[in-house]
Amino acid sequence: MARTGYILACNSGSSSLKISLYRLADSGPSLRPVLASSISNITSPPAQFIFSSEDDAVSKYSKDEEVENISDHASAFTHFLSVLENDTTVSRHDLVQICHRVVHGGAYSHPVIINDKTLHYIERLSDLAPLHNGPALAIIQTCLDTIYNANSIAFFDTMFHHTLPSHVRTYPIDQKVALERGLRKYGFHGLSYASILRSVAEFLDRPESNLNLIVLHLGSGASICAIKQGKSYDTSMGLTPLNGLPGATRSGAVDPSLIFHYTNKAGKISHDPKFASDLRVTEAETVLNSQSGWKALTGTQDFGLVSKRAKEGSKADKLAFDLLVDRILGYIGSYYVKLSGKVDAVVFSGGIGEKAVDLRRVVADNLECLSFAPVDESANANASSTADQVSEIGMKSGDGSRRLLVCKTDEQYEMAYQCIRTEEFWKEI
Ligand SMILES: Nc1ncnc2c1ncn2[C@@H]1O[C@H](COP(=O)(O)OP(=O)(O)O)[C@@H](O)[C@H]1O
Ligand SMILES: CC(=O)OP(=O)(O)O
Ligand SMILES: [Mg+2]
Repeated sequence: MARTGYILACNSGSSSLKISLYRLADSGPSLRPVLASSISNITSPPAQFIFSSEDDAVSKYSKDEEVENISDHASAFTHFLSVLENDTTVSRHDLVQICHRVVHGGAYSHPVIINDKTLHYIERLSDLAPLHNGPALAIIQTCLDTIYNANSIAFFDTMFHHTLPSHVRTYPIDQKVALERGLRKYGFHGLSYASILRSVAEFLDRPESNLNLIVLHLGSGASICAIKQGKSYDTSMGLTPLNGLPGATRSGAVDPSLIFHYTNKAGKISHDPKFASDLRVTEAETVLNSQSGWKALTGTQDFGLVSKRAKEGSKADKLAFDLLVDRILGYIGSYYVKLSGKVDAVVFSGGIGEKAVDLRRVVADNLECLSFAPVDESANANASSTADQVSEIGMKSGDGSRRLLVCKTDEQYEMAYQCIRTEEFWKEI
């Protein structure tokens, strides 16, 4: 079957929408990046719209502007489609596959083509990822309504973590209830971890199945994953993306009783307009998912700003910075022991991991006691601006010290990569 045309990959994060377009070459499974767009600050307007097409096949064009009328992921996607069609030579009808990052996939361990059955299943999971599944579904619906020639395919953050051992993914609660309701650790950011694992294996010239890594995905939502012999062995997010590390608006792990002392309405259904009216999101979940994290501690959701102000002496920002370092070190220590000290590298990624020079330095300084290489100051500074997919930020000592790496994650490419390798998606094309 012919594999030509364009693949669009949409990554709905909690605060951003990242979209990449790839062109397919029929000769073997190869993907050529054609254009990329990112819409950030969707939840703290005005949204920032960035669009850049570099390929000769479409007109060369770039944009970087604030857009007032983007208020959610659906309007961000519609804005992208109008720029695509007005300012490049590609039309929505040239698309053959549309890959959608859907954060919660429940029992699905593989990507699925969207049809009535799969759509309904994903809709039912929306309560378990209130900041994510709804926005992704709104974009999927626009595709189903207005783009007729392309499959919409859901790729789940949870897929990568289907290898979690049962003693790691099980919560110590009544197992009958747990089984009936699917109450277990699922883990998230899995497309990112799959992308990072492949890039790091290439960089180190080692097979994935031979690698033990501790990977930090630090973005608006932040998590850590212990990868043992190329498979997810433990990760810090849980049943929902709320657990583990704090994030832009998320508390991360707190004593579960805390919320009942914070508000006496914890169990009431929230009427926060941020969540679709058909979602059953409680006041407790609203407080911990969207009124906590950096926003609660410092007033901004932007960790770049937190970092800068912490350096300038702001106490609130310094507290947020130190708190994140503390939680990260807690997980690294735990995963180091869980991996029996056999750790090839600690890898920083996500918007914060890829750009926050100071945070990387402070975390890395604390890892020297575990035989990690000391930080190379200039390599660490350069890692935030280099075009390289993976960079080494530890000193090269030749004494077998454990490595410190920064990796640019690419969830959109990961979806397109998996898409062209899955035979069933191409059957009726
Ligand atoms: N120079 C920087 N230093 C620290 N954090 C940064 C810097 N630039 C961007 N960030 C942070 O990266 C985060 C966004 O990460 P990203 O992975 O793109 O998010 P999302 O979860 O929306 O996909 C934001 O909190 C942003 O403030
Ligand atoms: C799962 C998750 O938290 O994703 P993001 O960081 O993109 O919001
Ligand atoms: Mg993200």
